[in-house]
Amino acid sequence: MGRRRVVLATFPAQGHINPALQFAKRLLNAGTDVTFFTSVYASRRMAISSAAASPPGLDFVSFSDGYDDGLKPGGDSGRYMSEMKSHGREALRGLLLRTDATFLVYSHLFSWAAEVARDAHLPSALLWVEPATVLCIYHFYFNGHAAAADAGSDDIRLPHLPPLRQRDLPTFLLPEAPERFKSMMREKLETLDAGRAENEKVKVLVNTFDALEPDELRAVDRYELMGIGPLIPTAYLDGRDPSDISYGGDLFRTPEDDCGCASWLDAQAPSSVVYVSFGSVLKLQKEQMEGIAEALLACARPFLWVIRRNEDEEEEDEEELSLAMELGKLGKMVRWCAQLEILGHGAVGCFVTHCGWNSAVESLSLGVPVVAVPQWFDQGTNAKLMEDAWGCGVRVGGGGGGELRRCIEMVMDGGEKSRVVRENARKWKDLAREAMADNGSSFNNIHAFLQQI
Ligand SMILES: O=c1ccn([C@@H]2O[C@H](COP(=O)(O)OP(=O)(O)O[C@H]3O[C@H](CO)[C@@H](O)[C@H](O)[C@H]3O)[C@@H](O)[C@H]2O)c(=O)[nH]1
Repeated sequence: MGRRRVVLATFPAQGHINPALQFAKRLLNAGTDVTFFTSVYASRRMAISSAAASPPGLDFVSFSDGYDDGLKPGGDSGRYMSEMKSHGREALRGLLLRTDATFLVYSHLFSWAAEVARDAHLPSALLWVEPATVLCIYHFYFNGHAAAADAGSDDIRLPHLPPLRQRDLPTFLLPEAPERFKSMMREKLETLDAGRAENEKVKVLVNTFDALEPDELRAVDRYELMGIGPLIPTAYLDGRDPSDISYGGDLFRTPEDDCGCASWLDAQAPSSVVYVSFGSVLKLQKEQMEGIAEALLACARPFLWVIRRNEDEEEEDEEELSLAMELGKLGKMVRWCAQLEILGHGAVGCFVTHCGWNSAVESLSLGVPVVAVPQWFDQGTNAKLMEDAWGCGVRVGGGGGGELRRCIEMVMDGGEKSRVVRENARKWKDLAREAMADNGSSFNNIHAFLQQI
């Protein structure tokens, strides 16, 4: 029998590419070939950041979605998604015809890929790159439980989930969200459900682990949710492969881009640095930036702040911050960094984060407590989980720089709350490692998945 080949169709955003690449490595290690399928834009960017040749068994196939230089800020995202779908479908159809693929795994904004696989009689599974809880919320919302959320209630009861407030919901489900976002998610869930054979559950691979979301992973009867995370490089887990220190597909970093973060951190005291980053997508408003600057200065602790900017944008941001000089004396501001290396450095004491799911998973896996400043998408739900369910952080309740400062101090000041969140962060770090270790829950789930395919 020939080797298995999994096609991994991945939406071209950092938050999807990172876990997909890590999953690809797991498949390769288990003797499965992988074809990584994404847009030309993402492939080119990934090739810039990673000079290393692909490991044997892994190849990359890209398709032009009409946005080979990426979607520009302020661009029409609706059109972008529909172009992606029409070009992507054709390209994937062609790929499946000419390869020996035996299975398709797709990330959730590529749900059209499941239809292409179905037409080609190829089995498929969704790789869900957000917590199981978020998938459960969408499922129950679209299956008879929308009333409380739609009414703007702050006491939303969904099966198997803790009571939720509006701010804990994915923003696509908020009453004020544009209808097209809701429709998009509804359509994605319908596509997923349409793949279900009679008496069979739909397989969903989730970047989480059993101990983290034990009830949520079993909450939806029609889905078989398999916790296969944390999908982060193994050097940060069991350390068995010390060379596996990055995902290998950075969209925003070039090899020349050594921001000097590691040596700067080396010079700081243990657990003293406040690391601030809002992921790969968000661009904060000027007012929010000023609030962060004010909080960091008031805390008077060393900080490392990632202020994202696309290459074609004007120099602005921190140059424009009214307190730029004072900030420069206290901390370091960079455009992009190797986040895992930062979170794994002993000098980092807390992570001020938007709670994108990868950032959340990385902080849990590396035992770094968080100050959660969610903005949109799934981030409010993730922040709720981090604060209430896992106790490894505090959530900023609005209120600008003063409130942010208060929350950073709560995590950093060594007081009672600070001790508790640190202890919980350490506990989740251990459990994350256990999940991925030999015979851990995620290790076993990945192997069970491979048996099934
Ligand atoms: O300077 C940086 C900043 C980020 N990262 C990495 O970039 C990824 C960012 O992912 P994530 O934390 O999930 O944030 P976003 O890029 O904002 O992710 C989008 O996609 C995620 C998955 O769907 C959602 O959970 C988020 O809400 C959504 O904003 C992480 O792996 C980080 O390690 C770096 O390596 N260097």
